[in-house]
Amino acid sequence: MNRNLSWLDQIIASKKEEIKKLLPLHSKMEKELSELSMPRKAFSAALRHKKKMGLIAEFKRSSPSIGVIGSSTDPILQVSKYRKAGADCISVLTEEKFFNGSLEDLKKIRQSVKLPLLRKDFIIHELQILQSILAGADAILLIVSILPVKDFFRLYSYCMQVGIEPLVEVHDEVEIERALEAGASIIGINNRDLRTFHVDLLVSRRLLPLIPEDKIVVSESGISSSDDLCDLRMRGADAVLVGEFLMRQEDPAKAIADLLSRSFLPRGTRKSPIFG
Ligand SMILES: O=C(O)c1ccccc1NCC(=O)[C@H](O)[C@H](O)COP(=O)(O)O
Repeated sequence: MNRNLSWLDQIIASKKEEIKKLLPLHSKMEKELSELSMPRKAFSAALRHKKKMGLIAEFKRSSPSIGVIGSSTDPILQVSKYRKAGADCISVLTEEKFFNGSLEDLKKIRQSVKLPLLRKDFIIHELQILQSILAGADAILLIVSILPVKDFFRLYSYCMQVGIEPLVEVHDEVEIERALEAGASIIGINNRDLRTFHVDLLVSRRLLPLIPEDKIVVSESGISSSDDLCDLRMRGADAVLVGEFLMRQEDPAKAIADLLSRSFLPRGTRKSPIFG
């Protein structure tokens, strides 16, 4: 790890190298896209107007904050357990350098499950969005904090143009304003500070009241109990995204059943949550 660059700077640098390798394939990828049926709306449809808290279950092999996670290295087996236990969508961390992920994991999972798939990676260019669609993703992550403003708006528009749903990830008030200005309909509040790795569910508690009720809101990171899930539901979250807690379980199906044991709750209002 280069001590002179933050790990995020190193990730962005490695993404730029990946993009250079994709450039010669641009027209071939555009042709393949033109042959696909569109549009995709499965991701938001799986999370909107639910009578229960939505669950996005993540396949994550490793992470910069804790290293290798969990016992399962078989993506198909792990995701099959997620599906059977009631997950609404699957998130696949495909970043290779720091998460030991791969696009191959996404392709394998696409072939094995019908649930909507979110590609979790550090997207900074249109070619990565094209690549995500061709690998079978229904949604991709646009992380506001790593994108220059003009790049964020350009990539958001490109997602609308090519028909893939962006989960716009925020971590503070300014980033929420930018997401709303772009017209984001699905907003992910990451409870994890991507620079310090510090995780605090109070981030969702602080930011939920700032997001209009018609937006789908996903609370991401640090969720590990039905208490967490209930509190977020009463504060107006539509869904949670859970990775490490599920990847660590010998029995992820039981862990999901426990997480969802009290999920049939009406979604609370964001500006004035009412606690029973
Ligand atoms: O997972 C990490 O340690 C991490 C560190 C720095 C940037 C991103 C990171 N993870 C990506 C995610 O946001 C999480 O994988 C996802 O929200 C699930 O979080 P968790 O349930 O805490 O694994």
